[in-house]
Amino acid sequence: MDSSLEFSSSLGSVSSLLTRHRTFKVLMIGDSGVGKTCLTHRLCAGEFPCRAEATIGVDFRERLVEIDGEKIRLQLWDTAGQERFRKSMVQHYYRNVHAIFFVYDVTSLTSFSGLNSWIEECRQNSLGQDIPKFLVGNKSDLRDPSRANQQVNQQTAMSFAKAHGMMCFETSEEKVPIKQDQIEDIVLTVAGKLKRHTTINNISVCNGSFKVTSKKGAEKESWSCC
Ligand SMILES: Nc1nc2c(ncn2[C@@H]2O[C@H](COP(=O)(O)OP(=O)(O)OP(=O)(O)O)[C@@H](O)[C@H]2O)c(=O)[nH]1
Repeated sequence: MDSSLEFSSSLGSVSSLLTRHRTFKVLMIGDSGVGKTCLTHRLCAGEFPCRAEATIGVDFRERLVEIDGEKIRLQLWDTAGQERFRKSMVQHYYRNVHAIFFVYDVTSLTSFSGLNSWIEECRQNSLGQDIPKFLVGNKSDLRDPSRANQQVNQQTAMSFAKAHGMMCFETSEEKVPIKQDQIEDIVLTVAGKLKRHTTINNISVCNGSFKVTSKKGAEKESWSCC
């Protein structure tokens, strides 16, 4: 009797597992103030937060996306850029990550050169070489042609992305509808890449989410601006 109860309850949990959406953990990293929190809000809710304050530790936002008839859940981890708010939490950020956004501010050369230390942090935390990586140049609405040599140009960003096997985008807070369409394109691109990057055979369930174990080469780099 006990064992049949046990059997039916385990069948129940298997069926609930099968109907659950696959969840992908996407990490947002980059210097403090580059706009990770605003970008995370926009990717998930389609709008900017009323106020953005320095992130302490980490914030989470989720977005359900349908790709080729399958709903997948993107779980965006918006991490603190300031060292004093990261500290002991760093190892937790990098556990079971499926994709990563490297965010910089196009008007700040320092935030762009700072990406090297974020890449180094990924390496120190054993982040797989094969996971999809995205380079995002934010605040493109603040580009000033008269100060071009103090800003990050798109060519430089594309070369950096190519060298590190990343896809790259530019984003801004302009609120015109066409810009939001392009934000949606980023969401679909990321979700599509994650879905293609994994098959049911090379994903293992891990703490209620899925751990990617595939080894697929980086795709051709692309550039998108919004
Ligand atoms: N003009 C402009 N300002 C932006 C944009 N994105 C963010 N900001 C502003 O930049 C400031 C910092 O934005 P956050 O999203 O808090 O930056 P963060 O990278 O999350 O910072 P930390 O939490 O300290 O790591 C805020 O005042 C935002 O309003 C953008 O695309 N354009």
